[in-house]
Amino acid sequence: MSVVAESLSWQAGGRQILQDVSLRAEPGETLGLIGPNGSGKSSLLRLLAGLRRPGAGRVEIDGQDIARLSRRDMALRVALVQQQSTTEANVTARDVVRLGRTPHRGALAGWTAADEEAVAQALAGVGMQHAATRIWRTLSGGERQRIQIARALAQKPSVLFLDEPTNHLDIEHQIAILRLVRDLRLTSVVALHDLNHAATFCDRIVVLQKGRHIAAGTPDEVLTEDMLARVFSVAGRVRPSPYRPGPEIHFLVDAPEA
Ligand SMILES: Nc1ncnc2c1ncn2[C@@H]1O[C@H](COP(=O)(O)OP(=O)(O)OP(=O)(O)O)[C@@H](O)[C@H]1O
Repeated sequence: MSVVAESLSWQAGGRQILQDVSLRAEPGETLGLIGPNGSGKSSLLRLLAGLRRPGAGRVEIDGQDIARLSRRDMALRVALVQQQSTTEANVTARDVVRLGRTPHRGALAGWTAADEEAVAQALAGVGMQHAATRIWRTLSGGERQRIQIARALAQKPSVLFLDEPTNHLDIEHQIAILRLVRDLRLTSVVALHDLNHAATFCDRIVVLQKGRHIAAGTPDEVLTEDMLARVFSVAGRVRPSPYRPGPEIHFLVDAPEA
């Protein structure tokens, strides 16, 4: 399913948070969202996932305006993994993942073998099958993050929105989760801070700065030394990676400010 945002604007707290942002993710594509802190990445993901209504502009998923889709229709298409997840009391990790099946079940329908299979697959996908019976609130930050991702996978969405899915993860699991997202070939939009991860795992990248869309393209087109200086105020050297397609960034940490 494609995701198209047209001229989105959104205000909150008396401030313009997003201004005239457009983007397009093609079916099966992994689209990276990068930008400094406060540039509007999380806000944009919430608009794309239908959690907030834009003040202007619109979002289409698979050609349908999401303002016209019911909550259940959205939940059958779209999953959002946010940065902060609310703590559910004394439930197990598996119980949290099971919540992902809610949109697929009728009011009176029982738990089916297909539900069980989806939950088991999702737990295995994030490498957490061994922890299924652990109590959610006793899990580490990274373990909770992987369970939240499993909950989204159990939902079997066509479109996945992820807000910094790797921020609590060790390097093994950062790579595992991003590779999983890429290889699922769902349409996904992923906010990322690690620009080398964006270069490695994203088909295309959108750059936000102060709530505005300022660039979009392949990692080679977007991740330039000029962009690092202009948008992130850092000096870097960008070279073709000798190990994979796409660019590799080396940050010059002791250089005078770019
Ligand atoms: N509900 C809200 N009310 C007021 N201001 C908000 C609200 N939501 C977001 N903002 C502001 O909008 C700006 C963009 O926030 P957002 O979380 O979208 O940025 P971000 O790019 O995801 O940042 P980070 O990289 O730090 O996670 C910030 O200045 C934030 O304080």
